[in-house]
Amino acid sequence: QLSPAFYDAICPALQPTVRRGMAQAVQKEPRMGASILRLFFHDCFANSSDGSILLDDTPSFTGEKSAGPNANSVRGYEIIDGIKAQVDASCNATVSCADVLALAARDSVFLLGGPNWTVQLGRRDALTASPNVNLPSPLSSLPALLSSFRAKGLDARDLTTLSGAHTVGFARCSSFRAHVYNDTAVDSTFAAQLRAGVCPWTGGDGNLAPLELQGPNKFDNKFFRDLIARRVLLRSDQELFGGGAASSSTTDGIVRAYAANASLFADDFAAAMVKLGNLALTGSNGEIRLNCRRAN
Ligand code: HEM
Repeated sequence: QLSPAFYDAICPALQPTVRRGMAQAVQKEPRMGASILRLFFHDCFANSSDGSILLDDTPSFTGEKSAGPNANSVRGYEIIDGIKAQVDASCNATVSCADVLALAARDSVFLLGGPNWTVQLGRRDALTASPNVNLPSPLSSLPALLSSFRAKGLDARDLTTLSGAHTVGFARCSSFRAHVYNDTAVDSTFAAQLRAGVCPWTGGDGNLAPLELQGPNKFDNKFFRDLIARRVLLRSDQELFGGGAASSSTTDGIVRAYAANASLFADDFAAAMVKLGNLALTGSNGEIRLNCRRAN
């Protein structure tokens, strides 16, 4: 059973230590807040919020780090290693890597100007990486996104809310080329600028553009205004708004509500993050990993 008080007696230094570590990381490089938030999401979707994404590949097992959506894209592993080492220095390996990551993701959002929330704790670390990362692709249709989230107990509102994480961070040209070259549901000036700039038809796969135009280091509700204006990078994001019958019945109204009301989005985002992180290993399942990169 997860509880916010899980470490109160055994590791009172935990939460200040994680917050300090993330504050240093974000000060050094603001994008790291976005990267850690994404790392947490990817951890949760591969089985559960169990630190499985943090495991390095072994000669006999290719883990999540090398999987399509993660390789050369997910970042921040060394930040979690560093914070876990600091936590262990005061608490003697009583805290799971999964909990360190859940707290670091919450702190990332808060440090970038988003909501704060109480994190449920007591997760255990997976013994092995998941063979399937279970992540939707940026080319997914709305029905595909809905079914991928439904498989994790998350509904259309959770999908829309959590996609608001794309108010921070960056994407590579290879992730949004198809959208800005081939799709019609995209503002033509916006798409033309990207085609002429960071995202040529050939080459430049790794060139970065901000997921939210006005401030990729500020956690706010502007992403939803970009969606209404059709000025977002990912086809999967645009699927949440203006997609005809499919989106108007499920997600269009939620997008409009968040675009109009920043605190509604902030409150819902906090609640959806708790829901996402409640998929976890508990009790005597798994272990408390000493090194987040390998099972004990
Ligand atoms: C709904 C399905 C989702 C899809 C298809 C998706 C896809 C992507 C893609 C393709 C990128 C760019 C990666 C790259 O080009 O290297 C990205 C970045 C990002 N995603 Fe998502 N994502 C989804 C949901 C989420 C959720 C639920 C969260 C967190 C709650 C999240 C947080 C982020 C963040 C913060 C970044 C920027 C990371 C950075 O700059 O390092 N995404 N996502």
